[in-house]
Amino acid sequence: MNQRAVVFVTGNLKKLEEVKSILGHNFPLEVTNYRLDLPELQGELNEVSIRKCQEAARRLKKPVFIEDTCLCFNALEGLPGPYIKWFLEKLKPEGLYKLLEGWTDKSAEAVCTFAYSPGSDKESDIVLFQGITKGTIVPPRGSRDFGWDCIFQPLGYDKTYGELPKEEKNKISHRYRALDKLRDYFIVKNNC
Ligand SMILES: O=P(O)(O)OP(=O)(O)OP(=O)(O)OC[C@H]1O[C@@H](n2cnc3c(O)ncnc32)[C@H](O)[C@@H]1O
Ligand SMILES: [Mg+2]
Repeated sequence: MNQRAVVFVTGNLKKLEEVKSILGHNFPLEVTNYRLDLPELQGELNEVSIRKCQEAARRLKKPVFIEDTCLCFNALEGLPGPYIKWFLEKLKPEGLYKLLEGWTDKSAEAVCTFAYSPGSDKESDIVLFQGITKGTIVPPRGSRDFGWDCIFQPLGYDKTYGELPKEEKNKISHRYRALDKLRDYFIVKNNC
């Protein structure tokens, strides 16, 4: 069998776990992983993903995809956004919730952007797939296994991502929505 392969470059094992479980066997390419925490430059959200993907393609010189996740607070005009990793590291989930103390608007968007490169670091060769899940920032509840899951309650649910069973999160998450588009690109458009 001559199945084409693509490398998912990430330093985050929890992301990898979700990507594998969401794509399952219903994906026409063989997905392997390369563990690398790529540098993330400052910028608007798509820009960060494009630069991250260019760097991955430059290093591996083969078809790659990367993913960048943002948590955007509407009251803060979209911040922390792409800087959520550092905010989370310093403030922890409690501190992130407290950031919104002075605001009645606790709404937020979880935004996941996959960027795929066929192996070149040319910006015009890079394709983006974005998924957004709207929600509310709440005091921490549930599992603390993965990032800010315990403070994000998706719209229409009374449980946080951290309280929902993994299979439930994976049916409605920002990552699921983005991967749905990525899968479409490879299956429907026959790009493999
Ligand atoms: O190597 P990469 O793929 O960049 O992995 P990372 O952990 O550095 O991830 P990001 O740069 O995308 O930063 C996003 C931050 O949000 C966290 N995160 C990502 N997806 C999440 C999810 O679905 N639920 C909760 N936290 C998440 C993640 O742990 C980081 O702290
Ligand atoms: Mg990162």
